[in-house]
This record gives sequence, structure tokens and C-alpha cells, in this order.
Amino acid sequence: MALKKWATCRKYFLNCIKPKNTILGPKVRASSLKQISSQRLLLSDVSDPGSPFSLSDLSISLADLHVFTRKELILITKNFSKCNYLGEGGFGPVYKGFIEDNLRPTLKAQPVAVKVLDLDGTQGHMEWLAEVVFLGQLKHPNLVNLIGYSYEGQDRLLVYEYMPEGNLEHHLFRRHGAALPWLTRLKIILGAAKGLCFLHEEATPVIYRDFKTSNILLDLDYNAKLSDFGLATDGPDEEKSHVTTCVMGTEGYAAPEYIKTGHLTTMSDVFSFGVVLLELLTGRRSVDNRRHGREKNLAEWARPLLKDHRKLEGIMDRRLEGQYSIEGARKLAALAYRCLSSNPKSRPTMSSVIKTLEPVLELKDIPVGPFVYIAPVQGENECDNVKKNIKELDLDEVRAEEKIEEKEEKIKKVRQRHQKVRRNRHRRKAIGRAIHSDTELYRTLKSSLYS
Ligand SMILES: Nc1ncnc2c1ncn2[C@@H]1O[C@H](COP(=O)(O)OP(=O)(O)OP(=O)(O)O)[C@@H](O)[C@H]1O
Repeated sequence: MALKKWATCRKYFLNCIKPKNTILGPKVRASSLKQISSQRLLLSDVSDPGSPFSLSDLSISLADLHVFTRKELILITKNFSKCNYLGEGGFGPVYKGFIEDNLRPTLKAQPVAVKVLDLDGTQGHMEWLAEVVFLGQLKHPNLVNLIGYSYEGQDRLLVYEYMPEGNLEHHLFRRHGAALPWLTRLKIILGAAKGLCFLHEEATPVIYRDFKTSNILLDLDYNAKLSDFGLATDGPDEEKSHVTTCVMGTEGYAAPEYIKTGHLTTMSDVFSFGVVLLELLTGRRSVDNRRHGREKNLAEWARPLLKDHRKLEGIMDRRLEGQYSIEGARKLAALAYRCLSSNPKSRPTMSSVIKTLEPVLELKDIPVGPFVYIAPVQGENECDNVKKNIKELDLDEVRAEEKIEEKEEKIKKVRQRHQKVRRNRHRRKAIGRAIHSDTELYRTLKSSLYS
């Protein structure tokens, strides 16, 4: 479900970057580039109207990125084939592709995701540029890796490492398939927190501005990586704030002070982090217009319930079926409460968020239930072969196989029972056992989530 996104203002900047050979003399350009190259290139260095930068200068400053031609991208995505379509966001459609090892000598064979700017959409050149400038320089295990970009005429494309498990939104809110286990949720939110912390701790802090479940991508081990830097901006530290007349972000995640006044700080990201934390705890979406009154907005509705242990239990995601650490849930709820404070100064920094989250992963008071795949925690020592085999298997297939085995087991038991009943007919009647079937589970879910 795509949430309403406010992101139209930057479209005005389409083509505001100077074309290839700017009117500035080569000496002036060279010295400006050198001056900037010692530090991180800021978005304003590139996008301000007086900037000496041209698009071709980007490839000098961001030398690790590959500049792809349209022809190469057609090859990579099999002509943007429908079979390779992964989805679509505010920027435009995204396709899976594969880079063969003979494409370029410096580029290894690998699967990729290619984002194509929709020229009729709400985003434009500035979002593309922000993505290139930020992800071209900021490298961290919890940020998605940008491999390269492309610009030809009005066309703007981005090429990323492929994230096989898609995004968190899909895993958390899908109607079918197993629920995301507690420890996997923790691992994901900790990874995302580390990514956000890295951005905030840059010498010039980066305000991400679009922290939400659909922007948290997952690799095969459920390591979280932030993507979608189209709305990111270089900001001052927590003490100072940007004031913008153009409020951009996604409904349900944006901090109240930012919506009301346009004041933007790293603490606005912390608020959005609190919303995602709530989504992980409750299994509810940040905004659900099918609900009534206050319940439509998750943060508004849930925050007052977080401090009361009994109420917290009542709003925990039912799909977890009680398999979570109660102490951990309480700690996370208290953390979400602080992140969602209406006063930005009362919110914790992302480094303090990480310090709160890490010990929660160690809590062992999780009731043992049926087998669930729990993604290994980063750095955990485990048998490489088993890990590799699990990676190579499609998890949905594993679950399907488990279900078949489960069903076969049930049929076997029912047969045995029937035989026994037949044998003991004179002694007692067979009792119909209530099986909590998947259909029943989905129906319950549907009525609670989507009514
Ligand atoms: N690197 C990637 N690897 C695999 N899938 C990806 C990758 N990047 C994006 N996708 C998928 O492509 C789809 C569109 O993603 P995109 O980031 O453009 O939009 P969004 O975050 O869903 O929405 P919005 O733009 O409104 O924030 C999503 O299903 C996402 O999971």
C-alpha cells in the first residue's frame, strides 16, 4: 500500500544543474572541485544555482560510481522486461537486472535493481541527484549500495545492489506466509537504527527525512539497509534546525513539529524511527484509513498505551502469537514512547537508541513455539554450510514444504485416530479437533487489520 508522499517541490529544479561545459573557466572549475573533494560533497555544492558543477563533474567527484549508458541498462534488465519488474514508488518503476562479468572489466557479475525516473511522476531530477550525491559517498553496511547511475536527455536512472528479501513493509504486512519472528524484527530495527545513526553522525549530519518500512530493504540474512535518499538533506546538528517552506515526507511518519513549522532536525528522523518501532510491535500500519477515529494514525493512538503493561500486551502484533520477550517488548515500547515525544529535545539520539536496542536482543524470555526461521544476528558464529544452504533456498518454498509436511502429519494423525475410533467405537465417539487453520488465521487478521 503506497502512502501519501509529499515530495513535489523539488521538481522545479529539473535541469537546474549546469549542462556539460559550463561557462566557468577550467581553472575556476578545477579549484572548486579540489576544494570540495577533501570533504564530503554536499547536495548544495551540486544543486545551488551558482554551483560550478556540471553532471559530467559528478563522475570525477564520485569516481567509485559507474555511469551507465541506456544501452547497457537495456542489456542488464532485458529491455526493462515485465518479468523483471519489482515494484514502483514515488520515483518510478524498479526492475531487477543482472550485470554479466563481461559488461565492464571493473564491475563484477551481480544481480542489481534499476530504478527508472517516471518523467510524469511526483519526483524529478533533484531526487535523482540527492540519491547519487548521498549514496555515492556514504558507505555503510546498513545503507543500500549504489553501484551507478545514468542520465541521457531527460532520462534519469539508478543502479543498486539487489536486495533479495525486498522491503520490511512487505514482510510485516503481507497477508500470506509466516509472520516475521520477534528476533528477526529486532535484528532489522537494530540494523536500520545503525544506518540512521551513521547518517546523523556525519561531520555534516544527514537528515534522511523518509524513514519508513518500505525504505528498509533486506538481504538474504535479513540485514537491514536504508534506501531511497531522494528526500535526504544535509542538515545542521540537533541544536539547530533547517526551516523549509516545503514540507516533504510520508504521511504517518513525519514529525509533528516538522509538519507544523517546517523545522527539520535529525530528531525528525528519530520520530519516524519511533513510528516504525511501533509498526514492528503492533503489526499495524502507520496510517490505516480503514480504521476509525484516532486509530487511523498509529503514533497518535498507540503512544498513550505504551507505558501501561497490560494495554501494551493488548496492542502487540497478534501474528507473533505471544512468541516475544515481554521484557523486550516493554523496553521497546518505552523507547518508542521517547522517540515519539512531541518535544524533539526529549527524543533520544540514534546512538542512545542503539544502546537500548542491543541488550534487548540478548533477552531469552521468548516462549518456544513451532519452528520459525530466525535470521542469524550479524557476526554470530554458525556453520557456514548450513547458512549457505538456507540462503540458497527460497524461504517461501521452505515454508510451503513445512506446511505440506505438517498437513501430511495431521492427515496421518487423523487416520490413526479414525482407526483407533473405529476400533474403540463401542467405547467413545471421535471428537472433532478444532484446528487453527491458515484460512482462519487470515480471516482473523483481515478483520483486525483491514476492517
Ligand atoms: N535495491 C533493491 N533491491 C530489491 N528491490 C528493490 C530495491 N530497491 C527498491 N526495490 C523494490 O522496488 C519497489 C519500489 O521501491 P521504491 O524504493 O522505489 O519505492 P517505495 O519505497 O516502495 O515507495 P516510495 O517511493 O513512495 O517511498 C519496492 O517493492 C522495493 O522493495
